[in-house]
Amino acid sequence: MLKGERMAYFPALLNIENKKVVIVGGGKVATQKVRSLLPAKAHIYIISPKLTEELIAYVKAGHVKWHEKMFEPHDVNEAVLIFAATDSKAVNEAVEAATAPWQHLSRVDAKGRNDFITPAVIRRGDLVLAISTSGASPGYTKKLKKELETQFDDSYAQYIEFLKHCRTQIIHHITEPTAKRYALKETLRPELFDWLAKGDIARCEVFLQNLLDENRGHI
Ligand SMILES: C[C@@]1(CC(=O)O)C2=NC(=C\c3[nH]c(c(CCC(=O)O)c3CC(=O)O)Cc3[nH]c(c(CC(=O)O)c3CCC(=O)O)/C=C3\N/C(=C\2)[C@@H](CCC(=O)O)[C@]3(C)CC(=O)O)/[C@H]1CCC(=O)O
Ligand SMILES: NC(=O)c1ccc[n+]([C@@H]2O[C@H](COP(=O)([O-])OP(=O)(O)OC[C@H]3O[C@@H](n4cnc5c(N)ncnc54)[C@H](O)[C@@H]3O)[C@@H](O)[C@H]2O)c1
Repeated sequence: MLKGERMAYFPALLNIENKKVVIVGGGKVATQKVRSLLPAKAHIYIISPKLTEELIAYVKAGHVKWHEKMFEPHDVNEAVLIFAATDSKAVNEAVEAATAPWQHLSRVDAKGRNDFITPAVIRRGDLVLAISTSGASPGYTKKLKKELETQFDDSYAQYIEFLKHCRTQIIHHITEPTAKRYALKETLRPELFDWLAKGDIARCEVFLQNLLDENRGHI
């Protein structure tokens, strides 16, 4: 990429369950990467002579595998994602040289080849907010995450769970496309969020049942 040219990264949510992910380095930044990788249930391998206390705890709990050694090119074999997360430019370059074209590499020093970067992530059940400045200002990314964390509190997990329940019911009971689209849109009325936040699940269920009954003619 030319200097000053903007990289337009493609945002995606990856299913990496049971796939091999290699992190070279076991410091502060590697720890941050592992923290965001853990919910995705990948097979995580860390290559590093040293680990942070938090990473040692993950190894002991069986969440990640640790190869206590310096990086060697074969360490990245078969990995779908590779993080070059050491404090040495030379080692990060060696990781890049060992990476095949089909593998996805992230260099945390933002030098050389960067197939992907890590956004800041907020999870509230099935709701995932990923924040990035495309590498322009990681500090602002973190600041914005803090702001959004207060706006999107834990009540959103239950809300999204209820919307999922509504959608499943509507898709199951209403087949006519226009009626189905109308019913799905109705579930997004702000009252439902407020009722759930107050713990009035019964009222939400009545709303959903009425919606399904209203559209019985279209089944
Ligand atoms: C979001 C987050 C996720 C995570 O780390 O997993 C993340 N950086 C975070 C924080 C953070 N990082 C840095 C600071 C200090 C302030 C500053 O330098 O501005 C702070 C703030 C702090 O820690 O307070 C320093 C820094 N970061 C990078 C470089 C290299 C360079 O740009 O040259 C340097 C300079 C190192 C040096 O000085 O040597 C590079 C990257 N950091 C990215 C992600 C990617 C782009 C993200 C985006 O699109 O915005 C990218 C490109 C590559 C990547 O790592 O994927 C995480 C917040 C996590 C959370 O809160 O959840
Ligand atoms: N992406 C980000 O958010 C971000 C933030 C700050 C810094 N950085 C960049 O990330 C780099 C790492 O930062 P850090 O705070 O994690 O550093 P750190 O010093 O805490 O960790 C470096 C790790 O690399 C390991 N290491 C060194 N040589 C190795 C080798 N040959 N093989 C395997 N492991 C080896 C060390 O054992 C250590 O665990 C920084 O130098 C900077 O370029 C990125």
